Amino acid sequence: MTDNTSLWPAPLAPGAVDATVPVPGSKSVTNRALVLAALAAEPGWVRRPLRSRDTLLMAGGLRAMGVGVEETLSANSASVSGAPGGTGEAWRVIPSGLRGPARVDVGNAGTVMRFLPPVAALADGPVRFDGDRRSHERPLHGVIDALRALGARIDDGGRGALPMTVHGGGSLTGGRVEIDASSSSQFVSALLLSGARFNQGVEVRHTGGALPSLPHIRMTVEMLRAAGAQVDTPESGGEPNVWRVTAGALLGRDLVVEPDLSNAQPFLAAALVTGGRVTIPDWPRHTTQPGDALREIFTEMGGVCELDERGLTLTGTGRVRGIDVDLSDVGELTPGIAAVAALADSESRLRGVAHLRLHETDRLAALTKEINGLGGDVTETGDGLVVRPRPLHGGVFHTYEDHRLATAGAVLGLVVKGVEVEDVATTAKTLPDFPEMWQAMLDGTAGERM
Ligand SMILES: O=C(O)C1=C[C@@H](OP(=O)(O)O)[C@@H](O)[C@H](O)C1
Ligand SMILES: C=C(OP(=O)(O)O)C(=O)O
Repeated sequence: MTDNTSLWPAPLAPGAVDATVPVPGSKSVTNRALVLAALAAEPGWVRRPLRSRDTLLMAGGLRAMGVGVEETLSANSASVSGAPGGTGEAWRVIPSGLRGPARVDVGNAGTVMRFLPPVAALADGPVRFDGDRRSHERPLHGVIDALRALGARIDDGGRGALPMTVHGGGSLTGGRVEIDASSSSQFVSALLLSGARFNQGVEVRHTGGALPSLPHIRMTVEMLRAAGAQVDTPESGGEPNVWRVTAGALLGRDLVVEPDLSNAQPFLAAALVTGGRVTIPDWPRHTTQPGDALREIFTEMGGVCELDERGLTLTGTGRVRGIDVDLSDVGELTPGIAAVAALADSESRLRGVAHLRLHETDRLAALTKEINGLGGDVTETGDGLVVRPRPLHGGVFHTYEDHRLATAGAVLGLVVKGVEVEDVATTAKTLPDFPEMWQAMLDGTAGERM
């Protein structure tokens, strides 16, 4: 049993931080790479993967269905500047006939609970899915209803949620399907990722309210194309809200995972709120990761960003400004932006993120309660937050098993004395070494961990 009531005294920054912080690989890229490699017609490599709870659960789920995922140290990836938890590592993925019976623990990983049921529909037996208590509450109906419409048999006890059993029949008819993905872009990504392996491929049409996290759907499309799939998208001249993947074999790839730019956020925020300087090495020039939007967002909030051969450097100017911004494309950045906004010199309005109520926790309620618990003035709106900066004081920052709540609490603790972050270990979902990396940043030794 993990102790999730333990308190971590968030270190106060002794002054302006000045550090180079290598961050481990992207969760979203690693988990897509694993799924695509497992469905490929030949073995592949995932180099410099993120090794965290969410990615180990993905690897475990695939292994349970018969896929080989071997962890090795590889000469190639060792030459890429490394990061804690990832230096020189590579995963060799060896596809096989997918089999059931199997059991998949999804933890509280959206990517695992949404991306693996379509894979399970291709297995030759029943695959049982279950996870943390919160996983039972997170929306899954888009995947369940779509898979049924495409020919799968699923026993979910009528709940439209976990736990459930996908009775894989060895293949899936596939074809056209309509879904409402307004509660999670991962529904669309899930169907596209496995779509090339359905007999008729797949055509996914989103109907319903605004679709969040579009960059994550672009990430899915780019990675599918890089694996040899033919994908038609709204951007490539297709209809709005319609994606099509043609049936066909996927190539085994040799892929190096980019640093996780959303996990770079708290470190960049540290430079912003302390008037310091932080460099994140290996920041990609081209990326579909939503974290790339931080260059613009944190510039508007008062930082200066420079992308060059060293990576991305954010320099704080000593001034932190409020922001009025639609975060629907980059929802996972909201907790970190809310923390910075609470320390700004003017009000912020964060919009377009109603779906965050169904993330790891209800992030809008949690951020409101916890920032206000430190003396802040945050109010929830229908689709976001209004953050009015107030002088903050110390106290316990509860995290609700949400990694991004924990890192948001750490950012506040840099400049507010006496902040104690509950269950900082919950950061292991995507960044297992967070407390050590944070301390190394403050000690100015982060770059030495490479
Ligand atoms: O596809 C992905 O890798 C993700 C998509 C987004 O999910 P939602 O569209 O559910 O917000 C994002 O918030 C999540 O952290 C990762
Ligand atoms: C929403 C997130 O994760 P998940 O992949 O579990 O949806 C997140 O990492 O912010």
